This record gives sequence, structure tokens and C-alpha cells, in this order.
Amino acid sequence: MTALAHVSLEVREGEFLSLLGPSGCGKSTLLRAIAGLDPLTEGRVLLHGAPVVAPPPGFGMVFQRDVLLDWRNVIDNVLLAAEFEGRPHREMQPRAMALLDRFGLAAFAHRYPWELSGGMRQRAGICRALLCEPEVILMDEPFGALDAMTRDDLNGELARIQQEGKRTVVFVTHSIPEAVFLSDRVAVMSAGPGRVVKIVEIGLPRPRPLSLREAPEFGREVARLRAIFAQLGVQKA
Ligand SMILES: Nc1ncnc2c1ncn2[C@@H]1O[C@H](COP(=O)(O)OP(=O)(O)OP(=O)(O)O)[C@@H](O)[C@H]1O
Repeated sequence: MTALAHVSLEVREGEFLSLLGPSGCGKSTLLRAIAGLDPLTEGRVLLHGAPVVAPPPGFGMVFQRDVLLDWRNVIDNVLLAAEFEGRPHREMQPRAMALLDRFGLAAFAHRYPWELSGGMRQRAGICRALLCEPEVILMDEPFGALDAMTRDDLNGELARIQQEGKRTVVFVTHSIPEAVFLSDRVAVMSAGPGRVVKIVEIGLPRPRPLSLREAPEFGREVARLRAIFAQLGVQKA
């Protein structure tokens, strides 16, 4: 089957771009293609003009389910990112600890993944993705399996982190409000085969506190995206 067709998408340096669309429209496939994780049958992905054929150094990834190693404690799971980049644990340990602290996991640094809740595991996965200060962060529905309150917290934290470092983030989500809250631009996708049908600029100012979600301008952006999906015949994205 053809998972994606005629996708043309430019991600700008330092922007937060979401891939938003219904289940099965190819969001994960596109993200994996960008990461160089899956070979393409046609087309290409370029990073600073050079083709991506394998995960480039300087990419951080967070998946739908955390991929922590059960036999390593939390800080050693975070430090795995340093190992992949050939950087010594000693050098990266303070940063790993600072990240764990920021994500409320300092007290759990020496616990094992099976001793943590789902939200804590996902936070540890985010710390790992951020450890080596990646130029690009790719996130595949990282908060999809979390309860609403944890999801809110992590949305706020992610918005702050992206702003501080002006990092490029490509973020997959089903949730229109989540995409509006986090993004500079939203790539609206539809299925059969997967394609990007529209790119929507989100005109909300930054920084964006969580309370912004109660503001009328936030509701207007959400309604604008819902209307696009309704037009496409997708009731629920
Ligand atoms: N390894 C595979 N082999 C065959 N078909 C696949 C494979 N992976 C994905 N697909 C198909 O490709 C399409 C796109 O899948 P993909 O996982 O990218 O969608 P998605 O938008 O991320 O979905 P979801 O939001 O449910 O995770 C789907 O129709 C899926 O069934």
C-alpha cells in the first residue's frame, strides 16, 4: 500500500511544526521518513541540503511509547543518548541530572523504569531525547497515552523548552488543541494515501501559558482547524 504520496514539506529552523491528522493518515510514516528510519520508495528528505538516509547525529526522538531499557536505571537510560553520540557519561551526567530535575524525576534517577508511572517513563524518554541538545526533535504522539493533567503539564514544559533553545520540533498529534497550543505551524494531513493538504500558521503570541487555552483567540484557532477537517470530510481528528 502507498502510505504517503506527493508530500512536500519544508520545516523551518527553530520552528515548532505539528503533523495533525486522523488515525492512519501517515503521520508516523512521515516522521520516520524525516528521521531516516524507514527507506523511501520515492522522493527524498534533505537536511541542510544533504539527503537523510539514516538517523542524523543531532536528532532527538520521542516515540508514542517510551523505549526505556528495563535493566538500566533512569539516569542510565537518559545517558544512553550520550553513548550513541560517543560522549562520556562523566561529561554528560550533570546535564542528565539537571534535566531529570526539571521534569520532576530527580528523586527517581536511580530507580528502574518498571518502578515509574507511565507519565514518568515518558518524561524520562523526553530527557533522553534532550540530553545532547539536539538540533531537531521529532516526537510521535509523545503524550498520547498520558492522563489529561500530566499531558497539560508536559505541554507547558515542552513549550518552554522549545522557546528557550529555539529548537526545531516536528510533533505528531491527533489533538487539534494540542497542535494549536504548541505549534508555529500545523501541517494538516489526510488519508488515502497520506498527504499534507494544508499548512496553517498559528498566530498566537509566545510565550504561551496554559491559561491561553481558555482565551477566545485560542478557541478561534481550534475552530479554524476543525473547519478544515470538516471540509475534508473528517469529523474527528
Ligand atoms: N509496516 C507497515 N506495513 C504496511 N502498512 C503499514 C505499515 N506501517 C504503516 N502502514 C499503513 O500506512 C498507513 C499510515 O500509517 P501511520 O502509522 O503512518 O499512520 P498515523 O497517521 O501515524 O496513524 P496513528 O495516528 O493511528 O498512529 C496506515 O494505513 C497503516 O496501516
